[in-house]
Amino acid sequence: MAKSNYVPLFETKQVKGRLLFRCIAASIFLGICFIVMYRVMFFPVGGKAERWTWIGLFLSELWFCFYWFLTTVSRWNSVYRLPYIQRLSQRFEKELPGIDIFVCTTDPLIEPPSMVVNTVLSVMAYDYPPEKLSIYLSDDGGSDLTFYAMLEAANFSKTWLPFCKKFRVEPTSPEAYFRTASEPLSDAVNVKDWLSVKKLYEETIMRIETSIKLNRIPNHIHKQHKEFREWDFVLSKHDHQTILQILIDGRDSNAVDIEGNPLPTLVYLAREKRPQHHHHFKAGSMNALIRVSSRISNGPIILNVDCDMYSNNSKAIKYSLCLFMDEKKGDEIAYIQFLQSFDNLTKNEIYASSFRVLQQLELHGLDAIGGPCYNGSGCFHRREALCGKKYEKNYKVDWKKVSDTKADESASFLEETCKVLASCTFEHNTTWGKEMGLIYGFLVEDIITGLNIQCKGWKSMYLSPERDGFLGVAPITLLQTLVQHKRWMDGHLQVFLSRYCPLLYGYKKIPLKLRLAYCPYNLWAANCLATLYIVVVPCLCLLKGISLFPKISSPWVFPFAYVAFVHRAYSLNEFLWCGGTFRGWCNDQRMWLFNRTTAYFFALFETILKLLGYSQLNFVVTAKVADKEALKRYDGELIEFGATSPMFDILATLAMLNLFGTFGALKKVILDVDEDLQVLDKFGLQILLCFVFVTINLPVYQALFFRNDNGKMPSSVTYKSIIFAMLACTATMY
Ligand SMILES: O=c1ccn([C@@H]2O[C@H](COP(=O)(O)OP(=O)(O)O[C@H]3O[C@H](CO)[C@@H](O)[C@H](O)[C@H]3O)[C@@H](O)[C@H]2O)c(=O)[nH]1
Ligand SMILES: [Mn+2]
Repeated sequence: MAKSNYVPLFETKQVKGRLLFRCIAASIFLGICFIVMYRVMFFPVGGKAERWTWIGLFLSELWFCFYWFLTTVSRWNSVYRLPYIQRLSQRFEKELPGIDIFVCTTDPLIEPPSMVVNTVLSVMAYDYPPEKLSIYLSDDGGSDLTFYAMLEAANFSKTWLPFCKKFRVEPTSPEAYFRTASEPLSDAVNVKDWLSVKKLYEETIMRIETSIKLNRIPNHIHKQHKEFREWDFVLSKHDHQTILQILIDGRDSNAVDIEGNPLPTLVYLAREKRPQHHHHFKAGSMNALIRVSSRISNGPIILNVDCDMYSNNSKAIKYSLCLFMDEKKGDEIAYIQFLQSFDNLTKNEIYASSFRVLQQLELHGLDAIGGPCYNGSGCFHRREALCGKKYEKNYKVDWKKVSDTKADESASFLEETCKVLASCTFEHNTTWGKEMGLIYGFLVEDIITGLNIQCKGWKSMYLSPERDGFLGVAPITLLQTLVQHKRWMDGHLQVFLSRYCPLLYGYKKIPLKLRLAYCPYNLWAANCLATLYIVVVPCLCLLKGISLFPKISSPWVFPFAYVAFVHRAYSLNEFLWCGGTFRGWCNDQRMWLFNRTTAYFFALFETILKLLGYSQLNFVVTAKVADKEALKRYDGELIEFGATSPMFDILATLAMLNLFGTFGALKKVILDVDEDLQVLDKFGLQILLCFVFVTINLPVYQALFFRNDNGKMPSSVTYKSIIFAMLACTATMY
């Protein structure tokens, strides 16, 4: 195509409202300067305790300022991308590249195969030529139950794909579709058709769920498929040979749906596992998939989704290709991350799991300065970049050439010869996990891999189409949420303290702004110290009578009030702008506190232990299921405690501490007759701070003292927290 009549496949637009953001940021900065001045000028000359608590508070405040600066850098600019599918179709209809889709699952008990099947079906039904689609499931659980579910999926896809086309189904996950859609009323034939597919789906899921309940494959099915014999050699989840099955061979002319259209390729892989070899969690399974797929379909673009994240927008592949295939800007893109949304959020999101502002604002900010991070699920990769290729100037892809690279051996031959690619020893003495594929040794393999790719000169981009590209499952209980956060924060801090630390590793490779923008995430865990200080010390000082903030009557109160108020008000505004509710924002603030005082604290500890060699990498997979009652409470937006965990001990103790602090202060004001309001004047801000924490903790008190359901705080936690908090108060007062 001639350069002169080049029409871009996508456009980049600036996010509006940046000027307001910058003005507010500047005013907050001014406020911070005054706070620092106050801390220096009014440094207490009196007692030792006064001095040290002052220094501690000052350090915490400096930390928060530094952190605020980092987040401000990443938001300074913000862009979004607007793809034009029409133009893509006109220009490239014949040359569309092959797409390999990787779905990862690891445990049939906490990641139900019926869910995996829905995810797989949803990506099989993309609006894309089926002969160019290949779907690979990595089953790290090595479970015949998951394999059986995939057999059922392969079978049901023959009906589901034509059905999706006929009724323009969206989303293409049958579970999600039938949950929300109602039957088409227009004509009788259609209704019959629609209902029969629904019934077929329900029967399929029923069979899968029965096998799960029995915890084995029913005999008659076992006999039908010789593939199950593979499981005779499986010793356990951690000890088995590679199992590789091409369930649908897209090249086979007999692989057609009920209307005779070709089907996408579908492959099941359980890589070899042996107890003496580390399997590197999801990174290991992705790398095995990269190699196996390179022999079977070798699509130049790879999409990665977790088993709990179904495709919600059948145009997503085409959207991403608009970016990859753009003649001017496409060749430098290594990966395109989609916004991640969640399917099971309640209106006010008690666990703040949607990451609304991060997803809808911050990642757009990163996109403006070099590219978003790779967030694991819902991400399209250029195979070459994922395999370690460096970006070279003037690198150009000839889509015509790469679009036709399928193997021509038979399926059974491929199955046999590819097994070795997924064996435990294949990676020995290679650069897999270091330079090639996803990087090993980190709990956030996605982030580190994305960063490494960017450091090789590639760009990444972010897409957030109006209709969400992917919908996942957010944790359903508080403990699950905290454990997930702990893993992430642990992983991030590990990145920061490793040789991959963005500040150093990215030097001269990625823009300074992008290096700084990675830091707020990397340093998430480090927030816990300053947060714990702010939660504990001002409250104890209140009981002891040490004043840490300016008097209410002094003008110095103004910068504190201004920074706190404007910063939070702006955050609320952002949250609402991103489609959240006021109560959702309050919950978000609560989770901010909960996470920083518990999960982040533990993450910090783990990371340090790991650095010292006392602890090992442990990927705790998030459960995607919960019992019925817990689910009901989740839907009613009641926080689920109901378990013993040191995290809850800390949460409850801190809540009690602030309650005692507030009571103590009230006693002073009311009972000790504060006539000329001296106490209020001197301790006003401190009392207010305690009071804010008490308000945030209201659901904790409720769970400690007033709830009767199974989600309440266990009584042992109640006793412990009261004792600990009383001890702390007594120790400070005397
Ligand atoms: O040994 C393992 C462990 C996990 N997984 C898969 O990894 C995915 C993510 O696990 P999950 O417990 O759901 O973690 P999340 O915290 O929800 O996942 C986010 O964070 C992870 C890093 O912490 C990334 O790996 C994920 O892609 C990202 O979506 C799931 O599909 C698992 O089946 C494996 O394949 N093998
Ligand atoms: Mn997940």
